[in-house]
Amino acid sequence: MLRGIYPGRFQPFHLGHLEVLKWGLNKVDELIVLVGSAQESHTLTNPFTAGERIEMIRGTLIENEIDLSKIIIIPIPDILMNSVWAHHVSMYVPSFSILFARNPLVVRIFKEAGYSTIIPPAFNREKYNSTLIRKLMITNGNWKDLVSESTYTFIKSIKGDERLKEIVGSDK
Ligand SMILES: Nc1ncnc2c1ncn2[C@@H]1O[C@H](COP(=O)(O)OP(=O)(O)OP(=O)(O)O)[C@@H](O)[C@H]1O
Ligand SMILES: NC(=O)c1ccc[n+]([C@@H]2O[C@H](COP(=O)(O)O)[C@@H](O)[C@H]2O)c1
Repeated sequence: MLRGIYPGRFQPFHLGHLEVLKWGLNKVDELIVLVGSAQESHTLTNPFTAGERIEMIRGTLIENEIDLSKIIIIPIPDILMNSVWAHHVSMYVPSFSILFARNPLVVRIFKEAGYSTIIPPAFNREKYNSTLIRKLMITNGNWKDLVSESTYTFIKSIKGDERLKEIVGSDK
């Protein structure tokens, strides 16, 4: 049984994340989705709580008929010591042997801890990136097509875009 791990902040979870997840799932039997910076919410770079991000991820997986029995979603707060982060993560999740990530710091930390690392391809990165989506939310731009339908409906239902606008003071 081969298990992989895919860390991210997923602020919010977008269609590029979905592509990485599907791509990774083709290479392993089970995939752990690590919802990082779990302690963060209500900020410009991290507007959504870990629980909200989990709802986005699960909704997107269900909408895309991805076998939920192969996905384990685990939120983990950050720690101050990068050098022991891989060990810290390993205490909170089932055992795994492969890391999927494009974030160079994440790749470096897991490589040094002895894990196999695979860098997934970039899926339309210019479009599918959370920074752009957060910017579009703030400026009343069109971000609907950059996330799954269920994620769009969910964010609207919790007024997540309005939260972000209020945080940056651009609601007036
Ligand atoms: N479109 C994409 N194609 C491939 N990998 C992606 C894509 N978007 C994000 N990733 C990767 O997924 C992981 C988690 O990404 P993250 O949650 O930081 O999304 P992001 O879009 O980079 O967000 P932000 O702009 O807020 O940093 C990282 O390894 C990142 O490089
Ligand atoms: N020391 C730590 O706790 C540590 C180190 C590296 C990455 N992380 C987390 O892993 C996640 C990586 O995701 P991103 O690629 O979205 O940045 C983030 O939540 C980041 O904070 C945590």
